[in-house]
Amino acid sequence: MACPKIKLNNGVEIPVFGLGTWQSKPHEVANAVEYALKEVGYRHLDCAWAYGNEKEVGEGIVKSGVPRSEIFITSKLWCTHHHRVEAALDETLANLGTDYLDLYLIHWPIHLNPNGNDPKFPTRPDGTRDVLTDWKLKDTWSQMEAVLKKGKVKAIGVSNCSEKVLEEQLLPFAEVVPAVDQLEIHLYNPQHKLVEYLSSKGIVTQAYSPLGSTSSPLLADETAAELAKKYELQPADILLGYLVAKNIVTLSKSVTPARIKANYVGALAAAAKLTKEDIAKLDGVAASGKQKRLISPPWGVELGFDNWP
Ligand SMILES: NC(=O)C1=CN([C@@H]2O[C@H](COP(=O)(O)OP(=O)(O)OC[C@H]3O[C@@H](n4cnc5c(N)ncnc54)[C@H](OP(=O)(O)O)[C@@H]3O)[C@@H](O)[C@H]2O)C=CC1
Ligand SMILES: O=C[C@H](O)[C@@H](O)[C@@H](O)[C@H](O)C(=O)O
Repeated sequence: MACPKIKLNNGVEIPVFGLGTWQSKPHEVANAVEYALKEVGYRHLDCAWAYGNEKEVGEGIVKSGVPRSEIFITSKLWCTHHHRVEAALDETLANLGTDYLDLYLIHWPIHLNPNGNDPKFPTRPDGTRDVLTDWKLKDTWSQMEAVLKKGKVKAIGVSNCSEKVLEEQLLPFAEVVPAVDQLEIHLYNPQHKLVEYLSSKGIVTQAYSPLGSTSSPLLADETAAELAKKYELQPADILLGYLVAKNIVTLSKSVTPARIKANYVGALAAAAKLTKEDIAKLDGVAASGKQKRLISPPWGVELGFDNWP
């Protein structure tokens, strides 16, 4: 089954459902990617330098036999690389075995010390993250615009950016409006106001951790179970299809072949079946006392999100 696509603000089309690769172990991810592309029909992979498995994602792409031109590949600039976007991108391209990305994102609007005590998560002597507090996000963004102009990526965007960060640190200085903002969005953290704001700016919302991330806790939700029963689907299908039906680009991770297939087929089936009333019901679940953010790393800086612990 072909996956529906959404048009980004520069005309590039992105498949609405993609395979996540965070915490996919290198020895598992090549098979997962091969299976997803070759046996199921996925055409969208969400990657990042920080995941430490881009080389193996690239191997999976090659093994699948699916032409590069048919696959939408996203990667992300890690926090210790904000001062050298093109070099970091080149490393990612070499790892993935491709000469362009479809989408490149700033992973977090935070610059960590590139000369600190760790290449990925440098910390200060007191254990807090070694954030370069005087770095300007606009200086990262202008480098993102430069690699876009060079043709090394087809679209650029951000991740984990609140309205406050976009309004104060990026949009006033941007020549190119970000194509997407990739955020923690799911049944228990729907961020309705932020999604509406992004839509008003022509920025597509991408949802990460749609099942609740590690050990998929949202699968136990009662409303998802009830709707799954009604439509003879699985709770995972409802959690994923709910987002797809709202035209939110949904990124779901699995390294288990049966789940990789079930999630793709189920998400698209549920998106087609859920009614306006079902969506309204799902939209209200978090506000009924279940609001919960599951990904909130201890940056030690104010990111401007509601419900950040
Ligand atoms: N920009 C950012 O900061 C972030 C981006 N992301 C992106 O979003 C992607 C998805 O989010 P992620 O946090 O991985 O979490 P998900 O919500 O996709 O959940 C992944 C977990 O659910 C399990 N799972 C998947 N399908 C099923 C199923 N049908 N039944 C039961 N369990 C299932 C997986 O196990 P198993 O693999 O063992 O099958 C894994 O443990 C990431 O992989 C990454 O690409 C994620 C977090 C932050
Ligand atoms: O994409 C995945 C996430 O952003 C992840 O890379 C971070 O949440 C990281 O674990 C952290 O502690 O900062």
